[in-house]
Amino acid sequence: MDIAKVIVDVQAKSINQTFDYQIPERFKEILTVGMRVVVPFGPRKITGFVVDKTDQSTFKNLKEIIDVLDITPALTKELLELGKWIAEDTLTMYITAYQAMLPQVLKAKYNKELIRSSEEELDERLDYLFAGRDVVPYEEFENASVPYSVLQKAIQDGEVTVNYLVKSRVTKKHITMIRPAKDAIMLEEAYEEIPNQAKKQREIIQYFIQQPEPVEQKKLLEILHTTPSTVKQLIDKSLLETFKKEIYRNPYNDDSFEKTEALNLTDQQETAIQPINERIAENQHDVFLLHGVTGSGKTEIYLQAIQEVVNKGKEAIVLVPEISLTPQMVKRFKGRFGANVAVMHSALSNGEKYDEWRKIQRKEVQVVVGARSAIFAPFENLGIIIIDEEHENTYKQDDQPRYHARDVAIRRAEYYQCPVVLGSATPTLESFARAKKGVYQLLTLDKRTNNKAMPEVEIVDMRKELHAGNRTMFSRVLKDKIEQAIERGEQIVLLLNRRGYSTFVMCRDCGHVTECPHCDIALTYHKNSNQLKCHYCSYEENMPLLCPSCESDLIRYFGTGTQRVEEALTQVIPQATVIRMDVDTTRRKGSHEKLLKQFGEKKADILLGTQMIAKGLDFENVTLVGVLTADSMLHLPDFRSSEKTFQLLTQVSGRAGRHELSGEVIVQTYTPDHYSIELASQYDYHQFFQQEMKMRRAFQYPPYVFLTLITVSHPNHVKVVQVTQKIVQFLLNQVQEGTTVLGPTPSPITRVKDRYRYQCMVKYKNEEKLRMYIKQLLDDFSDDVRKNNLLITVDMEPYHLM
Ligand SMILES: Nc1ncnc2c1ncn2[C@@H]1O[C@H](COP(=O)(O)OP(=O)(O)OP(=O)(O)O)[C@@H](O)[C@H]1O
Ligand SMILES: [Zn+2]
Ligand SMILES: [Zn+2]
Repeated sequence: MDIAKVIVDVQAKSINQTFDYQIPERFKEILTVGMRVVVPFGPRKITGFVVDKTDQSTFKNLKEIIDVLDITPALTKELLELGKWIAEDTLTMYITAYQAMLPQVLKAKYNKELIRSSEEELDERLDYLFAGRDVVPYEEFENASVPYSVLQKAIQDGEVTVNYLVKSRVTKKHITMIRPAKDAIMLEEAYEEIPNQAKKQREIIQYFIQQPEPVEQKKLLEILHTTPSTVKQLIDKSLLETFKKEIYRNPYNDDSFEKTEALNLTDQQETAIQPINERIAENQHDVFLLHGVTGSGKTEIYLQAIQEVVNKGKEAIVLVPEISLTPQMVKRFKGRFGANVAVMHSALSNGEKYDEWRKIQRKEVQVVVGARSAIFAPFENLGIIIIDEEHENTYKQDDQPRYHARDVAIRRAEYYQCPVVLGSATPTLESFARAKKGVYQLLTLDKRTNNKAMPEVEIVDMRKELHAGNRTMFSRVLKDKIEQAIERGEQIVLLLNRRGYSTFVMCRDCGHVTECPHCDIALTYHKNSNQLKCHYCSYEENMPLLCPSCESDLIRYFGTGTQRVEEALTQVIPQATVIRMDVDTTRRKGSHEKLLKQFGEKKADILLGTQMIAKGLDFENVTLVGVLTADSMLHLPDFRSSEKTFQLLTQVSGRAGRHELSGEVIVQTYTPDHYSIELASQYDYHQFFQQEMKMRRAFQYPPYVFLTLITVSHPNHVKVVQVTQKIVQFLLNQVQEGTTVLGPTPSPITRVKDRYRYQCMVKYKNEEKLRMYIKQLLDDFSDDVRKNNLLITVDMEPYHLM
């Protein structure tokens, strides 16, 4: 096996081609599938993944692999297979899929160093290399003639670790530990021999006679008020020894979580968990849809099912939406499983993410809780995969590879023969329809664990408010209720459903709206900097003093940003204290947690925020939830807009009255008769499902059909239309009867960053060869793409139609 098949990091003509490379002698023993390598490619050196080894190649004069980047393979065999499947399923390059599966630190070529991590005797060649040092740059190893297999063995035996240097910041942290080099009796003897005036030395020895456990040097110095040189003297006398211990940057202090025990399940929970536990016991794959109203105890079911898995020595992945990775959620998992949990989300630094990933790779934890990409956790003995809030859009990756975490979860669970649990109070239509057909097993929790009724929802027609002369954004009833709640010392959550809304600038004289010069979209006003910004291309300009069109000075900003609401709120209810949570106030690391903590400590009456406050929050003292504009999402050009509105309203209503105090919800809207708003206010998921399915059938949308969206973009308008037209024509000639090919249609935002965008939409029930046709298209246009700045993106299951 002297030849490696490598997927390289380059836009090849065929998107999934491997290249053959000769394995040089020094790597022969150690190189395995799943490792990253550096290879020559034309004049360049690039990275790639070894996906196979072979004896023969159809090519002659193969070039040699230059370097091996991993000593332990970055991807397991299972993940290599999975990545291949994702690439083929989403029509992406293999390399893109593989890179998406790894932490950021491993995606680039970083400088490395070798760290001597034990005092054990090293292989003499390595010992020579270290030459008494604790750390050596990796290049020194590369330039020395030490065989790779020797290093690999030292790493496997824990004698040496490899450290990646990220921008001069060490990715792994090491501390110096001290421990006795002799047993207690020998130490006592030595103690007698140390002269009395060497008081500190005697104290240190005494310390280790009493407790022989290793201790961090820093701590030892603190406890005994002594110096490193004193410790060194004892090391020189071979009474103590020192070693390096790797510590993980643990963003969560595991000791600070109060240990929780499994609760006695309610009858409903018991019924729901039983089939899951059966599958766990029998090592059988199945997909469960856990449909449970808010506060019905879904999380407790996850925890107890995971406990079963952990007891069997297996591993669990829990996916939660990024924004519900709140301290509250983390606390529940850490509280039950302590240090056995890795947590992965975007707020961690690259180094921290890498540490969490390595805990998984080294099998030091059995549970990972994380956002979408945690689905790629390199476990090799999975026992369950849980996806909480399965309806959330964040499970679909917006960028290449455009995978859906649910599909990946099911694929992995099939491989490991373990159950998948999809949980939600408002499952997607797709999942619920599958459950009804028996493809998924439906589990239902329709009561809250404390048997409290769901909070009353009152719908307020904002048109009537206007007619009654109320021009503020708060209806009279909402204002009254807020004041009453504050008076009772209770708290309020106010949701500004902001998607689709923004604070745009308009001239009151001529109606001119300031747009981005590069994108077909109004600029958004940012009060702090008094600037206008484009959210698509980051273009910014100062807020004009005069209208650029008619020079009137009546140019003002409109719309309802959270800032505006906050200002208006303090005018209408001056006594209210408000915590505002939106992208602006939560940008800094940790600020999200901080704001929630403050609210939890009752430092404010009102928590005002965007979608990010709708889920996961569980505050005892919240008795009133207000939704300021329930319908702002309804009018987006998206067939899921009703479903999203229903989900959001249900989630946010679930935040009120979860504990002793009962709660109520006020929903303000301009379309009070819309079924998604009406049915959400009655918590009638089933009715909503029926109604929405009818619409989907009438207009031929998922789950009745599958969608594929092809978007073409180019700076030249005519070119985009032409290419899209060709694509539509080509597909029309291929597809079966019953399949619809729509387009060319301008994308909802037709120009972004000076590029025009058109799309072609395919609706189909059964079109086995569609991927093949599209691959053919991509191949046909590949020259145009490489040379002429043309961009074609394909989404096999689009969630964002913009
Ligand atoms: N068997 C039980 N006995 C007593 N309390 C329980 C039980 N199960 C869950 N609870 C409590 O009920 C509350 C709601 O449960 P949990 O948060 O798990 O529900 P959920 O369905 O995940 O809610 P949501 O979807 O709204 O986040 C929590 O405070 C939880 O501790
Ligand atoms: Zn004007
Ligand atoms: Zn722009």
